[in-house]
Amino acid sequence: MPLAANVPSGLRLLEPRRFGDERGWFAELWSDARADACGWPQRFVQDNESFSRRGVLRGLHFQKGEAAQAKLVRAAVGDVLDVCLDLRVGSPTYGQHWTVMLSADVGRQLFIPKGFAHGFIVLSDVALVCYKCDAPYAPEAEGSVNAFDPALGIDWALPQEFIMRSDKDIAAPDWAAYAADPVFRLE
Ligand SMILES: Cc1cn([C@H]2C[C@H](O)[C@@H](COP(=O)(O)OP(=O)(O)O[C@H]3O[C@@H](C)C(=O)[C@@H](O)[C@H]3O)O2)c(=O)[nH]c1=O
Repeated sequence: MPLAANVPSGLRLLEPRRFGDERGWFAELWSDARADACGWPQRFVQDNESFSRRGVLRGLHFQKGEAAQAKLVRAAVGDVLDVCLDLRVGSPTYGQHWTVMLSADVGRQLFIPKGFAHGFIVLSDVALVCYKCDAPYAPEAEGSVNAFDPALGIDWALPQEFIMRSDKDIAAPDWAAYAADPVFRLE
């Protein structure tokens, strides 16, 4: 489903203000001071970027336990369809997913709290996706869910034959396997 402002999920869309002049524009993408000012104690410890060609699908990924990550995601180049899947048992939206277009032209950023699996597909010729994480990479804590599990019903906006995934993602467990042994609970 598309992201709505009132979903009780903790997902947030941020649209940094672009200050335009004859040279182009300037934008602040993240500010600790601004986050503090609106009572949002979020902090990030790692910045990632990945470059992909059209049809590449990365996800759906998460890290478990203490290694769980919140992420702030944007497309610095190109257009991606971003997907978040609620993994939190007890959440009113457990097992549901949201899709949002992230485009370099618009500059929207998506905040994804801990407890979601995350993935995206590239809909432009190329895309540079940049994201901040609030916990470091922990390969031993990695988890994934099969992006094409029919139980999830995700519309990835491209026919499957045009989609490229890593071997790891092709082998990802289905939703039923996650649901049999879930790792996130909403208090
Ligand atoms: C995620 C990550 C990967 N790597 C390395 C491991 C591997 O050799 C190479 C590629 O890793 P992956 O195939 O896991 O990369 P990728 O499939 O792009 O994984 C990412 O997908 C998106 C959707 C996310 O949300 C991220 O959190 C992350 O899981 O980069 C790091 O060194 N640090 C990192 O933080």
